[in-house]
Amino acid sequence: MKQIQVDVAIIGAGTAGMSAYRAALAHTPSVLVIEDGPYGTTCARVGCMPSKLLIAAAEAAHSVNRLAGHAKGFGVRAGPAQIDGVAVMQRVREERDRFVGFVTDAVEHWPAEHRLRGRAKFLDDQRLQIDAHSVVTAKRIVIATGSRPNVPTEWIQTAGDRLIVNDDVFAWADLPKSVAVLGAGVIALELAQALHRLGVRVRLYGRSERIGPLTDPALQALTRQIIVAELPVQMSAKDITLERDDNEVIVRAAGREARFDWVLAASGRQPNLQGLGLENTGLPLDPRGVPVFDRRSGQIGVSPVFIAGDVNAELEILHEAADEGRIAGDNAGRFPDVRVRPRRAPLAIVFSDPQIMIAGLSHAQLLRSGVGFESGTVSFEDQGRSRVMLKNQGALHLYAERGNGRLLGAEMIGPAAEHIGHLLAWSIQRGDTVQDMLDSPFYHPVIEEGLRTALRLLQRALHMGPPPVERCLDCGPGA
Ligand SMILES: Cc1cc2nc3c(=O)[nH]c(=O)nc-3n(C[C@H](O)[C@H](O)[C@H](O)COP(=O)(O)OP(=O)(O)OC[C@H]3O[C@@H](n4cnc5c(N)ncnc54)[C@H](O)[C@@H]3O)c2cc1C
Ligand SMILES: NC(=O)c1ccc[n+]([C@@H]2O[C@H](COP(=O)([O-])OP(=O)(O)OC[C@H]3O[C@@H](n4cnc5c(N)ncnc54)[C@H](O)[C@@H]3O)[C@@H](O)[C@H]2O)c1
Repeated sequence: MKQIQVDVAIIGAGTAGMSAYRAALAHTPSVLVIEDGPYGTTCARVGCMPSKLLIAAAEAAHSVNRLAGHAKGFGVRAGPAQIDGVAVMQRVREERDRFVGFVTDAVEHWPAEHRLRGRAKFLDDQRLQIDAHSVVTAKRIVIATGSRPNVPTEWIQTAGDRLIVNDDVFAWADLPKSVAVLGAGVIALELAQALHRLGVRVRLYGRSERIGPLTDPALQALTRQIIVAELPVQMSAKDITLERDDNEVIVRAAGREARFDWVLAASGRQPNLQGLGLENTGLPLDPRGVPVFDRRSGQIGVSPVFIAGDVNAELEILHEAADEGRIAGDNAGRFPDVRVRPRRAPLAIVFSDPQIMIAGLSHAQLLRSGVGFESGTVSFEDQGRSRVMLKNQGALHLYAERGNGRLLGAEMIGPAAEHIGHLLAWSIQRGDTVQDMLDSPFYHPVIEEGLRTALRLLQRALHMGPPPVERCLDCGPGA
């Protein structure tokens, strides 16, 4: 058994682990990153990047089909999209491999003594067993082991190898004929809509009435309405059962049954903590078995062990994983001089069409917080630029604090939500009031004019400004 002694050991070479490595290295050259799986990160290999590549192909097919179904079109005609599934998947894989290549290159350029392959398991608070070949003794440790799909065992038992997760989709050589998507969260929505638009027969099964992450009841209802109008959806499917029949799976739910080539489990993710040997440590764990940590320092209790990324079961989002890695790596490097870092304003975006976003606190979080707040809303159905572009679907709800008008949060389904979400998250982080935002420039004609309408209505609801003028002239036509 090889014995290795280091200042800082990092478990996992994903986004969080790689950031932790760079941050720890600023304090000591004695850093070791232990990785069990392939290099390249979940985001680049089977997450953010390949999913967005598939969505980009789906958007191309959808624009052509929108013109083919010219009833509401621009007067520009095209035939129905011809989708070459092999070419679609080839581009997804090739571009994905290019992104993965950059990440892998970076890791492989690290000094060899900074990398160790194998599965890490805690023997005690400072010792890690790596497979059967090494024991690493580390003064400080960062846990950055990520998350994996959470799939009910009975689905695996009944559907066998016809049950897949997101990782499998991006390995396809061709698009399949049919896929049942089980779950109605972020991954389900993005992948089901993309596959549907690429001509795959898809049905999305949600176990409740909720689709996607929005918590404002009016926006959740609008999301359902918009998605159900395009995508075959079975909501309230509490009792999904699967039966394997040769190369197909029969999905039974809510008293109906249908056959599919594949069943894609998109039923949430769980932190990679199983088999990590946390029971061999004195680390404080919550009732789910997740280490109790300070989100501003990444520190677990008062120990020299830190946690970062999806594994902390907090925010399964790339930029948060990178930040957490940086914070945890820096603190592992400088321990015991642990520093706390303020965190960014929350921002989550779903790359569906229309896009969905939550900036700052969600409606549900605000209700739970007990803070007094008012709402200002806008529908994009009649919003000038959105109508011009035939993207006039959706709505934005803004929430600001009573008494001081500080913007606290926003939820939206609608055009350019990825960009509006950034504007709002940046304002929320700066502590802008509704008036600060109204004093900022709004060009004409742009989708952001819809944001201004919501801000004006919010200012009125807060009793902090003059009533907005209906169809104001300074707003420009259709603003
Ligand atoms: C389909 C999909 C789409 C997504 N799209 C987006 C998006 O558009 N935008 C966005 O912001 N986020 C997106 N995400 C989320 C984002 O990918 C994650 O938040 C991010 O990748 C988490 O990084 P991480 O470092 O925590 O984990 P990972 O990158 O998974 O790294 C963890 C590493 O630890 C290794 N490991 C685990 N256990 C051990 C062990 N015991 N010993 C050694 N090594 C171990 C694993 O092999 C892995 O390499 C998406 C996720 C998915 C699944
Ligand atoms: N655009 C992005 O930033 C992006 C994209 C994809 C994933 N992600 C990240 O990955 C995380 C995980 O995504 P996800 O979609 O796996 O989780 P999720 O929590 O968004 O959705 C899980 C869904 O599965 C359903 N579900 C759970 N158990 C079920 C069961 N037994 N039967 C039927 N349905 C069941 C839930 O009701 C929910 O609809 C997201 O929270 C997000 O942070 C981000």
